[in-house]
Amino acid sequence: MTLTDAATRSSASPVTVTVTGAAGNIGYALLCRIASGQLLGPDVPVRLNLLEIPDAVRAAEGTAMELADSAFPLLDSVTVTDRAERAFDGAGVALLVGARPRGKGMERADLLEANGRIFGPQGRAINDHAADDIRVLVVGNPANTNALIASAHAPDVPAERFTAMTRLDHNRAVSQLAAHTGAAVRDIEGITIWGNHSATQFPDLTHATVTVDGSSRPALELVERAWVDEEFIPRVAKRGAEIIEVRGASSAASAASAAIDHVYDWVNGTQGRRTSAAIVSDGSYGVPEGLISSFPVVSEGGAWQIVPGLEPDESLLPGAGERLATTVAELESERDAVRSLGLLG
Ligand SMILES: NC(=O)c1ccc[n+]([C@@H]2O[C@H](COP(=O)([O-])OP(=O)(O)OC[C@H]3O[C@@H](n4cnc5c(N)ncnc54)[C@H](O)[C@@H]3O)[C@@H](O)[C@H]2O)c1
Ligand SMILES: O=C(O)C[C@H](O)C(=O)O
Repeated sequence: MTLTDAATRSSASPVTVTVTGAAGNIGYALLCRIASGQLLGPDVPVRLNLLEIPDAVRAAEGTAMELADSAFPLLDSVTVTDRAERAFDGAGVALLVGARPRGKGMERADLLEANGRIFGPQGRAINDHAADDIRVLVVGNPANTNALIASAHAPDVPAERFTAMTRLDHNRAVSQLAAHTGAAVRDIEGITIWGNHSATQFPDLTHATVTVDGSSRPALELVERAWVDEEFIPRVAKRGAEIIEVRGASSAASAASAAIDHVYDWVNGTQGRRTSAAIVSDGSYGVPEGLISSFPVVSEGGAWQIVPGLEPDESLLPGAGERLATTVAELESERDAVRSLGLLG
């Protein structure tokens, strides 16, 4: 049974969900939520496969014990392993979280090589062992380029099946706009995160709306230009670093929450509501074909679709086009760097 079939049936067959880096901070925040049905839906049983490096297998086994102790009705089995081919065997969803997180003062570029070497072999194992309708979400940084590397090593899996997480950036942007306008999160629509999950990303308000007293208003009519340029955009783009500074560790609960949002929406659809996800470019918006870049998307029939006609509006936000070009150029330079390291196969 395919995952999409499973998600639309009330007494579905179990879906295998693989989580890499399962003993890490995000893994710990993620696993109970998956097991409780929040990833795929309340009627879909799951089999969890947890992949860790040998040194962390025991810690992952401890989490598996906690999963057992939680007696989740939807959790059919938990397998802990350090072998990728076993972890991805029959997987319908893979959350590639395991990577080295950024420490204080580090930029994502510092991580390209170290983490790139993790994602090639995992892409190959997905190619050879996962279910035909595998859906992959890369969380481990640099997420977009790691997803590109994994996809390059999985020639039999359609490139559309490899995505990277910018949903956390999207959620941060929604939250910041809601707080500034005094609106509720549910009243915000139409924000787009463009480009890379990095400090160059462009959180774009030019097509965003806020519902005020029952009417939908353009967000840029409700906020000052200086707030957008000097607070909103840099705050969202650098929120990961701000969390590291304040928490002393990289975001974990919010990252897990965003991963749940991304996969849930991918499988179950967004019913026309726009969100942001890093998916393979078809050349839309001038983003070179094949790059894994964040776009405005909806999910329909189990597939992400790029929403057309939402070019960043220069007349509303001068410099918007340049911001998009800058983050796309960074993705191209990361792709070129990993290609020259031989990480694209
Ligand atoms: N895209 C996003 O929005 C976003 C948000 C937050 C964090 N992140 C990234 O997610 C990643 C994980 O963060 P964390 O806080 O959980 O880190 P962590 O250090 O707590 O956990 C990482 C885990 O990955 C494991 N690991 C390392 N190499 C592995 C491999 N080859 N196979 C399987 N497991 C492996 C480690 O043993 C560790 O348990 C980091 O790269 C972080 O920067 C991304
Ligand atoms: O910024 C980081 O390195 C961590 C993560 O990607 C985040 O956005 O919180």
